[in-house]
Amino acid sequence: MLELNSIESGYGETQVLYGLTLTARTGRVLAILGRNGAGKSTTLKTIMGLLPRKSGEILFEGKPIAAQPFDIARSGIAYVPETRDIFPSLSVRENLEIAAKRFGGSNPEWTMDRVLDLFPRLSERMDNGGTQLSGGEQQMLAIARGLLMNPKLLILDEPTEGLAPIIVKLIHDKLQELKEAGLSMIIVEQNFGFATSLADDVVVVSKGQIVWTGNADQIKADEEAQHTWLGV
Ligand SMILES: Nc1ncnc2c1ncn2[C@@H]1O[C@H](COP(=O)(O)OP(=O)(O)OP(=O)(O)O)[C@@H](O)[C@H]1O
Repeated sequence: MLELNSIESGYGETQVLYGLTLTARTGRVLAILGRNGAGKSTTLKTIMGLLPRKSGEILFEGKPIAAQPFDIARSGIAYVPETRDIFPSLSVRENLEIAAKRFGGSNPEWTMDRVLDLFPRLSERMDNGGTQLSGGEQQMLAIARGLLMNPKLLILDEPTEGLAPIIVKLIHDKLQELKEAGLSMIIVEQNFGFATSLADDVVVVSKGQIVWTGNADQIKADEEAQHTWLGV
């Protein structure tokens, strides 16, 4: 579904990705693991057109990915960044309506009612401003907004960061529901247990390259890889 071939990318003069190659398959969850600073977020930003690619190619559904972030989103990739990027001056309802209006189309798979069924907590917060939400509620809103873009592929950067264990469990269960419904996902995550319990496939990034590829059961069983690449 999404293929990255020999990607070189970074921030201005600072190169971070050095020939990174990976594949995310349809109907599956890919976890991208790695230590702090390995290049995971940089990989996601490069996919989303937020950082310029120096070389390499990205194919989505077999075709070169669009160049601009908005066109990439339109083509069916929703991105939930680490910063969640809720509009602070808008209410929950307005944050959701923006996505629904821009990406809903005439017969959307995801409607406001459907995302509120998935996250009933948000329906109690519809008139609250983005900044009045707890971290967990902000993460729910960010995921709900991503779903209203009716994506074929949902990309999440550290969805559990800074959240209490009970909320981490809730987010886990919601993503598991989405997986069972057949949604393709890419998840960058520091929480090894969370990532490997959701993922089908796993890649590990170190110094801007993929150093390990396999499935979730294989990395759970591979203590040496965990120790070498993840410091688990
Ligand atoms: N805006 C930026 N400008 C310059 N360098 C950056 C910028 N953002 C990140 N970097 C550098 O790029 C490298 C990779 O960062 P990246 O955020 O992709 O790591 P990561 O694997 O996602 O880890 P983390 O969990 O820390 O986010 C790091 O060395 C980081 O310092």
